[in-house]
Amino acid sequence: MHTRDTIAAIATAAGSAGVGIVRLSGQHARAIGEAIAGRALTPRHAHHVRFRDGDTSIDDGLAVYFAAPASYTGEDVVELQAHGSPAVLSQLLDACFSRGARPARPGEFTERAFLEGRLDLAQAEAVADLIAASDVRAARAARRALDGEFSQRVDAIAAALLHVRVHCEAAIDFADEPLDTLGGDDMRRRIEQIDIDLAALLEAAERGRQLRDGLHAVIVGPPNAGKSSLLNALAGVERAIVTDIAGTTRDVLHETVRVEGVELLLADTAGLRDSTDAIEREGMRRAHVELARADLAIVVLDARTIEAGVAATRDAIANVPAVLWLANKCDLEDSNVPAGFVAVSARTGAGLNEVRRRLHALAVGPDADTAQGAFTARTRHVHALMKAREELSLARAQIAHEHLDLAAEQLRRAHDALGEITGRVRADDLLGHVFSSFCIGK
Ligand SMILES: Nc1nc2c(c(=O)[nH]1)N(C=O)[C@@H](CNc1ccc(C(=O)N[C@@H](CCC(=O)O)C(=O)O)cc1)CN2
Ligand SMILES: Nc1nc2c(ncn2[C@@H]2O[C@H](COP(=O)(O)OP(=O)(O)OP(=O)(O)O)[C@@H](O)[C@H]2O)c(=O)[nH]1
Repeated sequence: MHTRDTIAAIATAAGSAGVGIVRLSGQHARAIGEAIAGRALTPRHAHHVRFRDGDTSIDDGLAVYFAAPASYTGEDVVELQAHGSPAVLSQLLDACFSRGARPARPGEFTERAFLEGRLDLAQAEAVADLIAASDVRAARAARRALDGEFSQRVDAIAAALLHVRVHCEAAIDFADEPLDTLGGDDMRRRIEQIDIDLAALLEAAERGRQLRDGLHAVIVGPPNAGKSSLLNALAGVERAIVTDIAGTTRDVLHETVRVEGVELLLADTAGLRDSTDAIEREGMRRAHVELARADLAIVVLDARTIEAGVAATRDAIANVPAVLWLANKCDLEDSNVPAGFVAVSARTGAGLNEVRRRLHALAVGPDADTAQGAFTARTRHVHALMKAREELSLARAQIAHEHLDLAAEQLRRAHDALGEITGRVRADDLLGHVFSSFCIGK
């Protein structure tokens, strides 16, 4: 089983630190580790040793040997825990290479853990999400995905689907008989329940994706309404150029802001209006591209011209899942704040706390209390779940027409879509895509 070559990498972050770790995994990990540590290594012991490359003393530190399969990767693993100096760690790494280890590719330790069956693919992705998590909530959600909360729900649905598939395949052999005598009702009921479970999981995965990626919010509105001023106010820095010239913002500006611990990706866009200026029109085209993939539109209108503002923005935001309406410049006289709008002033800061509160609520989702149960997920997972639902609904239609052979094929595809999430079914280039986004040493 353990015939893979031996890989080595610095497992800790680049730069100086108290401690840094070089990690080895593979069939020669133990021999290489023992050569550098200068002694035999007992599994699950921390040996205080002097690390040497031949006659050269590199550092003193701890050597830890994890014997296969009881290790992170499931292979023999040795950790060389030294002082966290880039110079020390690179010497240790070279010592590993000169003894036959090769540099690990990004994510290769975790890929091996996956290949050894210690993690499924969604859990392996959660490892990367956990490392990249930028706030406590995202870290907790990644931790839950790593603990298998997402995978277990996928597996449960896949198991129910398998049951229906078996039933359907069996019924094909009795195609002469009416489906009702073959338990067709039961099959339909089960499919209905699977669809309900899929829909719920899809919703959770979509929120999990937002947790991982941050909520994509786009600031839109007519020229001069104060969009850039709002971005600056929320970001707490003068990020965007603010002038009283309409059409100042041409390109899309991105800024990450944190509201009550939740990360939000804000995009400031060019004001929406009819324009003959080529640059401004291109800016508006980019604003529409941004809106097409937005989770949330923050519509900024001048509180003195709300009606015209609504008319100018309504079409652009028609397909955005959530909208927050702001009446800006409420510090000015003759400003008017209709129901459904939050009164703000990007200039004085009035209303900004309410905006943050609303943004936080939108980012956390409708059930902030149960967000405890949230896990991170990826676009890849969301798409696979949508595919499973589509195939399932096609299968349903075929069953209604008693085309069981066609239904069986559709059910198989729905099942495969779920299998791709956990990696039990593998598209050829899937693993490469997933693990190449990791950092080296993980
Ligand atoms: N020093 C160090 N810290 C680390 C890691 C590591 O590889 N090295 N990890 C790496 O990402 C994470 C912990 N993940 C790990 C998961 C499994 C095993 C492991 O050896 N499992 C064996 C033995 C279990 C046991 O005895 O309790 C097993 O599951 O069989 C080690 C680390 C975070 N901290
Ligand atoms: N009084 C007042 N003026 C504001 C407020 N917010 C923005 N302004 C002013 O309105 C003008 C336009 O502000 P911007 O933030 O550049 O507006 P914008 O919507 O980004 O404009 P474009 O880039 O042209 O689309 C500037 O002169 C700002 O100082 C506010 O809350 N109160």
